[in-house]
Amino acid sequence: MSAAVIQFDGVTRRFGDVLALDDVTLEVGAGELVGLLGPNGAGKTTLLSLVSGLRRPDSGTVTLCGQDPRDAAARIGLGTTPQETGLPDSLKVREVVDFVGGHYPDPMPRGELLERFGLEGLAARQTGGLSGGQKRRLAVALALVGRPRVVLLDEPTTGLDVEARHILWQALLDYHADGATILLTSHYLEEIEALAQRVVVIGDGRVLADDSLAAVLDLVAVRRVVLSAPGAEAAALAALPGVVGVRHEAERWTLLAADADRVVRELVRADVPFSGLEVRGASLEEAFLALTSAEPTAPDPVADDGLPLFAERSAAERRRSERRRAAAGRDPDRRTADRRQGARRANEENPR
Ligand SMILES: Nc1ncnc2c1ncn2[C@@H]1O[C@H](COP(=O)(O)OP(=O)(O)OP(=O)(O)O)[C@@H](O)[C@H]1O
Repeated sequence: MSAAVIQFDGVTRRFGDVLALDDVTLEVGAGELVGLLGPNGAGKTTLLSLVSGLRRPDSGTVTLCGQDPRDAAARIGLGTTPQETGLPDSLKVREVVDFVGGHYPDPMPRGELLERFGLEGLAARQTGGLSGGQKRRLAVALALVGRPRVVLLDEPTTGLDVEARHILWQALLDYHADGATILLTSHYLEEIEALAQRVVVIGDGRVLADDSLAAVLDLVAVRRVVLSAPGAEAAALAALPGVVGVRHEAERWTLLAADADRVVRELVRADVPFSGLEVRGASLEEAFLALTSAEPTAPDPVADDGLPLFAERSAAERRRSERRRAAAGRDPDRRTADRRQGARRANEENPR
């Protein structure tokens, strides 16, 4: 793997009672384009804020290019666009670009920057007169004006229409092809598919998966099998091979599984009387939740009310479970090492 540009080693960060990051170990190598995927509140923004030196970890270490990100010198080669940005309404686009570019020794020429983001016709427009999508493109463009070698983007295309999103994706792919390291968060699987070669899935402050795009797509490819089965029991359904989640709502059962056909075969084999079968793709949120609660060795206990399931377990419960597995001979650190190895493999398969 190339030298680590961003490194997290056993990083924990709390906000009061909220454990925003829980013992995160992660490396991003030079030239990687890594997507951070996870549901609301997973810890993605917190992770980026530690890389950009806005916050410090409670424990563990974060380095940016081998240095503490809170040192200004470490951030000289960093460009970032937070989730929410404000632009001075009365300044023209060219004035904003020149102002920000003026802080860097070798800024990207204004014309080139605006062209990359499809904003070339808008240099003389006051930023207050830009559409929401144009403002967002300008905000992301400003992250690149200083020609940073490391770019952090928090949900870069949220709220953009399809065309604006594609322009922005292309601008980022081109910039990455020039050699930059990019770490971005997204709620859109489509965005991660379009951009990332490596995907880190975060849930409840922990790294749930860190692998090549293809491997993570497999992990989140969850299907939803919906059926009526009066008299069926949640525990029995949850125990069917391949089922990773069960929900009972409005007299209908929803079973989450990677292989819907297998679930149907298992229902028949177990002689569960059912009707009104529907198979649908699960939402990304459901896939995350199934992944969050996935226990490779033992199925989760199902709550008495039949509404257990995914993501219902607290971080403390998961830690207890991890300790149990460790006591039973499975070393949780080993999984971190496995994840790192997965990332390294992905990198070797996609050399830059
Ligand atoms: N300044 C803060 N004060 C209190 N709690 C915070 C603060 N910042 C983040 N949190 C909490 O930490 C957890 C992680 O938040 P974070 O913003 O990192 O998640 P996220 O994955 O970026 O979510 P989203 O996708 O919604 O932006 C959440 O429970 C959030 O409420």
